Amino acid sequence: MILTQYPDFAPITRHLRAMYSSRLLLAAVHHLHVFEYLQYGPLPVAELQRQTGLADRPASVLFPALCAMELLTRTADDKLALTAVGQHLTRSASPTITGYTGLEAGDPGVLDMTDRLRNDGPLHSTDGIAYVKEGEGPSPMDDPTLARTLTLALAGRAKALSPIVAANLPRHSGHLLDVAGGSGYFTYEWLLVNPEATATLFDREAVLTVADELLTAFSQSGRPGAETVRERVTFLPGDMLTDPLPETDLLLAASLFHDWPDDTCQLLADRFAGALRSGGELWVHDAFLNDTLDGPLPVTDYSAQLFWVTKGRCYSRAEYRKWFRQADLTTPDETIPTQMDYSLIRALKS
Ligand SMILES: C[S@@+](CC[C@H](N)C(=O)[O-])C[C@H]1O[C@@H](n2cnc3c(N)ncnc32)[C@H](O)[C@@H]1O
Repeated sequence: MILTQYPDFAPITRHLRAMYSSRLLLAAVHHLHVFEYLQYGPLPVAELQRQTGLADRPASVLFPALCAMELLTRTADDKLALTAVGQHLTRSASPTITGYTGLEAGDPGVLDMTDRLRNDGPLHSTDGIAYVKEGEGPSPMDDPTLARTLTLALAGRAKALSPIVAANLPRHSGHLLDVAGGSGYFTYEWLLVNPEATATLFDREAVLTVADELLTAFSQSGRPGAETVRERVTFLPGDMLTDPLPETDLLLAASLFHDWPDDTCQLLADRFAGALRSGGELWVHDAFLNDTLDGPLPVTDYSAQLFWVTKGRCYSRAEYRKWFRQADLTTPDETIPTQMDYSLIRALKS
């Protein structure tokens, strides 16, 4: 398999996202009292949610993270329980470590995380949520300056990952629809290895302006075939939640579902299934939680980062398979790791 010229930047992304672990841990111990509620024995997730006052999304971010930290565990009958280490995060334990962790309990990031967990999102979001355009509300992705900043912020990641994704997507002479394609690198790299194929890059207009500039640089890179890519790309501005999507053989959803809540993910899966031709394939490039919702730690950290900045979180493959089955797609049990803790999964239209 063709690999990228770059090393795996996972050490960078893991340490970047690890900040959110600390915030989750201290919010859980000192503000939401998760460990105190569990000190008398295991509780079903729904009961722990009731006691802590957490809605589904924050609970699905916090509890898997505490499991990944090895402070909570899932029992055979699917309850949450303290581990031997976690027991020492209760005030009555001997020794208790809560005096020591308490030194950081007032950290502004911890207090903000506590508010966001309790509120299922930021207390105030008058400017909209990063990477998300929904309904008539404002979106940074429609503001030329913010859209440029956010798109360029993701462009380096896409530049590193896109050659690996392109090498693992099917070889095809048909059409690729890259929904919410951002910088466009995933499209451009795939077209480079599929010289007969065409593609549509679908995103907000202000994002596509930036993608167009990046395509100019890509086309002039001197890489063999790069000069043919522009004539094979269509830039299509729109709203993927409401606008018609063009028919396609392959559909790429890279770092897309994780920006949205569960019901919107089902809507997107249905819409993407509708855009696929018979025999078409939906490919998802994302970071996946364990189906047991107890890790892995780099993904629970990422899930917390996404919880902080978007309307979504990381999901397990089982959660994706549920949306895809509902959309009448078949879901091969296959995962292709790329880099930075991302992987590819796919769903097929018969
Ligand atoms: C996290 S970025 C992913 C970009 C790219 N796929 C990547 O992996 O680098 C999410 C993208 O979704 C786009 N987006 C958000 N809401 C959208 C909507 N309603 N319709 C179309 N695109 C949307 C944003 O503009 C942004 O470019």
